[in-house]
Amino acid sequence: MTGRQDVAGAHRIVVKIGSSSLTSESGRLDPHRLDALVEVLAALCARGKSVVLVSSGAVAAGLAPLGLAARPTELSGQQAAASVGQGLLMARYGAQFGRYGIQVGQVLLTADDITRRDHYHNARRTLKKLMQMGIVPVVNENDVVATHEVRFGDNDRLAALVAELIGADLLVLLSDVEALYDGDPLADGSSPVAEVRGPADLAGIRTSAPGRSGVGTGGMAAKVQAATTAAGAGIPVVLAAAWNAREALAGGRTGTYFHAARQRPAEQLFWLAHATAPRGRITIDAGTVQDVREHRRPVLCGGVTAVEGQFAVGDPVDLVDGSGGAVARGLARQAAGDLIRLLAGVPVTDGPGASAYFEVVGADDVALFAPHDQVGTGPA
Ligand SMILES: Nc1ncnc2c1ncn2[C@@H]1O[C@H](COP(=O)(O)OP(=O)(O)O)[C@@H](O)[C@H]1O
Ligand SMILES: N[C@@H](CCC(=O)OP(=O)(O)O)C(=O)O
Repeated sequence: MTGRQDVAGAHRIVVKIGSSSLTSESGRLDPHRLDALVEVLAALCARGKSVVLVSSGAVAAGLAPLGLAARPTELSGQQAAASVGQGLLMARYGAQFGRYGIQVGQVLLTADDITRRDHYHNARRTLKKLMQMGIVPVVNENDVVATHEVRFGDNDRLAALVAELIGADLLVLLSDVEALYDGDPLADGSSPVAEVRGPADLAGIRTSAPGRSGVGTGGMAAKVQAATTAAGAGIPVVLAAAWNAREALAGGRTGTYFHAARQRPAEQLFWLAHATAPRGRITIDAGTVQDVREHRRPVLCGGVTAVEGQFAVGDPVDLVDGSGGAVARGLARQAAGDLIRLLAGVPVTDGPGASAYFEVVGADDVALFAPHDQVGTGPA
């Protein structure tokens, strides 16, 4: 089990800052808040640490130049603000890191860049190269091309996936609240949660919508989900206030510390469970559920009862039980059309043995869901 004592020793660190921590009361970018963060991160770089910054704030930075009083509600307005704001945000980061002799590199990612395996490797290669060269990658969602269907929305999940992507040994989520509270942080009687060791410590914790002025998008629920994802991938997480960033990164007793799971799952399995969007659903019978869950056996054609979606060989699919409960995500070894034909008893001539024994999902290509995990509600 990891502990707060490991925070100060981390070498490869992903720091995420939310819009709410980069903006003033009016919801517009406050450059001084950005400068204060850069000062803290530059000190880490000076100590030889590799830092990846995931920064929100593009939409907020675009408000003033466009004469907008608040974050636009429609997507195209948000995209226009982000298009203007992202350049301004990077200019400020470039100038401020430059004061310490540090170069920054802009990395804009869409959900597709993480969910598609070839893009995932490409993004990883670029990030690693930037870090090798001593450049601080500044990551944001590529808001200008992200649509409602294909977007992270908040940057918390993106930060957790980037942390796994680069093999970080610490993820720090900075927000406008001191810690995760067990209820509304402004309500009487709510208290900060110092440590989360596992799902049991999250039982009964209430999270509400984003806070002040509505500049943030994900709220605390997105942060807890992201922290749980990263911790499950073996990466400890500190959730703290941006104004306590220095203390949080030094391992001080501030914010909420999420202990990492003892072991990192294999990278392929993490990607399957958290980064992919399923292309379909395969319903399996009770015996196959048991085979997959308890004996890590492959899914054979004979154990399949229903098929939904248009997936090809190699696409991610969700395996569900007879009542639609999520069992696992796996990579299909049969295309949807072929599988439907096999289930209908259409003879296949180009494979060995009886069709009931055809592998639908291989044993090594399966990431089991914990009982509380959410999976996509249907094929993409
Ligand atoms: N249980 C909770 N503990 C802490 N903060 C909470 C909780 N529930 C809701 N919040 C709200 O979540 C907000 C942070 O989310 P958000 O505004 O999306 O921040 P960011 O812009 O940093 O991503 C806080 O300002 C707080 O009001
Ligand atoms: N990509 C968006 C981030 C959206 C957002 O507000 O995220 P967050 O503050 O992390 O909840 C932007 O740069 O404006």
